[in-house]
Amino acid sequence: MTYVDEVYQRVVDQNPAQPEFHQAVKEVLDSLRPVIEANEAHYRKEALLERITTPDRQILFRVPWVDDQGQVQVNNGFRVQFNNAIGPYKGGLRLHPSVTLGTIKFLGFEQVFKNSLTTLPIGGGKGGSDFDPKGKSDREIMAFCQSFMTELYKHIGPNVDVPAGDIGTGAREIGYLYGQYKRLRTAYEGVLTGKGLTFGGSLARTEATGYGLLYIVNEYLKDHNDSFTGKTVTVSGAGNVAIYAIEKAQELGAKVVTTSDSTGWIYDPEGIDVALLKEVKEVKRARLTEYAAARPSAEYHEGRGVWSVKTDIALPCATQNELHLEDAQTLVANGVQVVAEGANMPTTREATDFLQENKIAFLPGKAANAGGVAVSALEMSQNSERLSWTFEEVDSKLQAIMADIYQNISAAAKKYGKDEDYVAGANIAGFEKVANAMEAQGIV
Ligand SMILES: NC(=O)C1=CN([C@@H]2O[C@H](COP(=O)(O)OP(=O)(O)OC[C@H]3O[C@@H](n4cnc5c(N)ncnc54)[C@H](OP(=O)(O)O)[C@@H]3O)[C@@H](O)[C@H]2O)C=CC1
Ligand SMILES: O=C(O)CCC(=O)C(=O)O
Repeated sequence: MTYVDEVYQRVVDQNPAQPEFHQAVKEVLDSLRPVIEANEAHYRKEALLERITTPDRQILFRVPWVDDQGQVQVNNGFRVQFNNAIGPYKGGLRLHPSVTLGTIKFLGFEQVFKNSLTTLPIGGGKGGSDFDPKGKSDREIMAFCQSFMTELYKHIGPNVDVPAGDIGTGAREIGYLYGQYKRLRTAYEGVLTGKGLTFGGSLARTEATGYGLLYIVNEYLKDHNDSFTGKTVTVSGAGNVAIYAIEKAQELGAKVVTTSDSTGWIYDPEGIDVALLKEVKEVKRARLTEYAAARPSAEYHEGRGVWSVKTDIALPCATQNELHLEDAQTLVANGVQVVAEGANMPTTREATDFLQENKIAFLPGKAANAGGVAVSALEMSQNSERLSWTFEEVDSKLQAIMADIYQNISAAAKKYGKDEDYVAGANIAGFEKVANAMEAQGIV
C-alpha cells in the first residue's frame, strides 16, 4: 500500500461512521499523490499526512436552553479546531438538525486548505450544532445562542479561534453570540466575523461568498476569452451564498433562472427577481412558494430538480452532496460549460469525476467559495486596526484575492502536469503552504 492509501485507511478506521469526513479526506489525498510520491520517504518519516488529517482539538458540549413553552431542550455543540499552522482557527458555525461530529470534521478539514488558498493568515476550524433554527422565535434563537456561547467562549479568542456564520447562522445569530461573549469576557474584541455593521462588522461580508464565486468564474471565463454576457446560469440554494451569487451573476450580464430551498425549487425563465427573493428569504424567512405566488413568470416544483434545467454555468450553493452523478450526466447532455461550487462539497465524487472526464471546467468549493472567509479575515484586520473600510475597498480586495486564487490553483495544477484540473490545483496549492508551515514549526 502506498503512504497515501495507508493514511486514508487510518482515517477511515479511526473515524468510524463519518462518511463526509472520509470523502473530503479522500479527495484531498488523491490529489496530493504526485506531491507525496515525489518525496514519500520524507513525508512518511514526518507523519505529515497523519498530522494534517487529525484535528488539533475536538470540543463537544451540551447546549441546554428553554423554549417558549418553558420546556428545557438539549442540543449537541461542536467546535473542531483543525489546524492553526498559518493562523488562528477560522471557520463558520452550522446550525442544522443534520449536523454531527463527522459533518463538522469534514467542514473543518476543507477549511484548512481553503483558508490557505486565500493568501491570508488564517488556520482552519468549524463548529455548530444539531439545533434547528427553523420555526423558532427570536427569543428561542437567543436562548440557544447564549447557552452555546456560554461553553464556546472558553475555547475562542481573536488570536485563538474566530468563528463566523454558515448554514442557519446569519447576522441575527452572530449578534446574539457576540453579545454573550462580550458579557462573559468583559472584552470588546474581534472574536466573531459577520458581525453587524454597528459593532465591528465589515461591509461586503454579507455579499462576499456569492460575489467571490462569480469573480472566480469570471477569471476563468476571461482566461478563456469568454464572458458572462448572454449566458444562462442555474443556482441551487436560496440562502446567503445563493442570493448574492444570483445578484452578481445578473450584474455581470447573465440570466439566472433557478433557485431552491430544502423543500422545492423555482424555474423563472424571465430571470430570478433578487429583490423579491431577498424579501421572501432574508426578511420573511419564508418558503419559495411565496416567491412563486408573487411572480407570475415563476414555476414552483416540490423536491429537487434544478440540475435538469439547461444551462451554461451551474452553481451549487445549498449543501454537501446535492449534485449527484445523474445530475452531472444531465448537465453534460445539456451542454454545461462550467460548474463552480458555492457550497462546501456540493458535488459527489462520482459527479465530479464525470464532469472532469467530460472536460467541463470544475471549480471546487475550497477555491470558489473562499471569498467569504477571505472577507472575514479582512474583518479581523479592520477590527485590529479599529477602522472600517469602504464597501469599494473591501470589494476590490476580494476581487484581487479571487483572481490570485484562480492564478495559484491554475499554476499548481500545471506544475504537476494536471493542466485545468482545478481540484488538484486547489488541493496542492492549499496543502503546500500549510505543510511548509507545519514542518518549520517542528513536531506539533
Ligand atoms: N455563508 C458563507 O459565508 C459561506 C457558506 N459556505 C457554504 O455554502 C453553503 C450554503 O451556506 P449559506 O448560504 O451560508 O447557508 P444558508 O443557511 O443561508 O442557506 C442554505 C440554503 O441551502 C438550503 N439547504 C440547506 N440544507 C439543505 C439540505 N440538506 N437540502 C437541501 N437544501 C438545503 C437551505 O434551504 P432552506 O431555506 O429550506 O433552509 C437554504 O436555501 C453551505 O455549504 C456552506 O457551508 C461556504 C463558504 C462561506
Ligand atoms: O467566514 C468565515 O470565517 C467562515 C466561512 C465558512 O464557514 C466557510 O468558508 O465555509
